[in-house]
Amino acid sequence: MTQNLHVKFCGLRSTQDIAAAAAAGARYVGFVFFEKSPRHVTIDQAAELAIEVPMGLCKVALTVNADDAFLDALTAAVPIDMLQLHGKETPKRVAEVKARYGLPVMKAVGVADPDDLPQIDAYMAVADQILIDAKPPKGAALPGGNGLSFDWRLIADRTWDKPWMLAGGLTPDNVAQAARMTGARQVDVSSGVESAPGVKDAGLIAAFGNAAKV
Ligand SMILES: O=C(O)c1ccccc1NCC(=O)[C@H](O)[C@H](O)COP(=O)(O)O
Repeated sequence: MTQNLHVKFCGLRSTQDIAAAAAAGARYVGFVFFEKSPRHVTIDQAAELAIEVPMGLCKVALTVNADDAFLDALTAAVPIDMLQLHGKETPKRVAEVKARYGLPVMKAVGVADPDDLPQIDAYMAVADQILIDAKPPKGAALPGGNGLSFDWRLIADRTWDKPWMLAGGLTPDNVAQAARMTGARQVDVSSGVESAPGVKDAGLIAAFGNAAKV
């Protein structure tokens, strides 16, 4: 029996990207609000794109160390369903954001070695979901979306009682193995379905959706 992984396609920037993600069976679509990213969208662009997202698909807004003024403007203009915090937000800040906006919050935690794992537990206590991602290399321009994997064996025998997603360097070719090794039921992809940084490829999106039917 197939039990499809729940897929989040992140960094979507066009109506074509959204259509391709929906056709590939996405559960989540992610919009990146980080000016240095090739996937950055403005609040106005996201408001237009959000209208194109089919009902039932979770619209995730990814922000990095955003302040209340930015989040106020974002949540007033874009009908998002979840906030993804992808910076150095503390557990206290995660709790504040959750309370202020009344939206589910997913906190990204970067993993490179065993010392990073306690962070997952700390954020599990306050966030609704955790995105377990590869830690960006020192000096990287982006805190995520770098197309790099971490050693999946680090979390191979771990379970958590809240939903979590695996991210970092996933592709149509490795997503099934990554899910088998880590036990992930949800996966997030950005670079692995792009033909160039910030340019999503409909064929790769379809291939990823198929590969996520495990
Ligand atoms: O994708 C970005 O450009 C980005 C910029 C700033 C913070 C986070 C960012 N991406 C985070 C994501 O959720 C990615 O989907 C995740 O890191 C996996 O990325 P990839 O390894 O490229 O699949």
